[in-house]
Amino acid sequence: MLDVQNIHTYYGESHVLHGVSLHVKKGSVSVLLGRNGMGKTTTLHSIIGFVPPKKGTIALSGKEIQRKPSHEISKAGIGLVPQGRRIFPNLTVKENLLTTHRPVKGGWTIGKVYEMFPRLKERQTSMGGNLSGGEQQMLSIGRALMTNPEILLLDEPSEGLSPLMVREVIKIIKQLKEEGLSMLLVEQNLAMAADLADYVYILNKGTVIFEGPAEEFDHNVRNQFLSLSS
Ligand SMILES: Nc1ncnc2c1ncn2[C@@H]1O[C@H](COP(=O)(O)OP(=O)(O)OP(=O)(O)O)[C@@H](O)[C@H]1O
Repeated sequence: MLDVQNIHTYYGESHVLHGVSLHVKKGSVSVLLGRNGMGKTTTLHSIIGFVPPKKGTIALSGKEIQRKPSHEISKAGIGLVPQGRRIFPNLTVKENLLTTHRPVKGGWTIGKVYEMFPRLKERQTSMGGNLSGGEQQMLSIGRALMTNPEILLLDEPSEGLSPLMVREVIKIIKQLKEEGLSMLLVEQNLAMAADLADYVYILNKGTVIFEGPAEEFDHNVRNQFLSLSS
């Protein structure tokens, strides 16, 4: 489904990703773990075309996309739930959802998003900026679903949420997986990663230092991750 091969990404002269390779199988959840500043967001931004890699390839269902502008990458079927949610604070919930809608036959509609997030329906006329952190996260996921993606990239969806809301987000991700959506999840929350992952990557200083199926995500790997300096 998504195949990232040996990408090198820079900010100006600063070389941030040093040959990252990762893969997301159709209908599965791959998790990218790593401490702050290790290149997780940069990996997602390379995939979505915000900071295209200088070297390497990114293929979606066999078609290379690394030279395309981000609006075309989005159209090709990659959705992003950005870090910090980034909803429009001065638009209502409904307006926020409609701004990203890309209709697809049998796909996500505002009605289907409201079915998944009844709370958003209740708050559809509220301004985005007046929502709680958890509601904003629901809205951010809802906005990405409205683009009708084949694969969803989620950048630390648990960040800043209460344990109760983190459980809610986990439930939603599981539901989306049941619907067949493929996901690449960036997380620092180990428990959440262990709960959701089919396959795990650990990124350290722009390099993948571990990869393996979730079953291999045992104590040794946890300890290795926790012992990494930030
Ligand atoms: N716009 C930018 N310009 C220059 N350097 C940047 C920019 N964004 C990130 N960096 C640098 O790139 C490196 C990787 O950052 P990135 O945000 O990808 O890490 P991360 O693993 O997602 O961490 P976090 O969880 O803190 O977001 C860091 O050293 C960071 O300072």
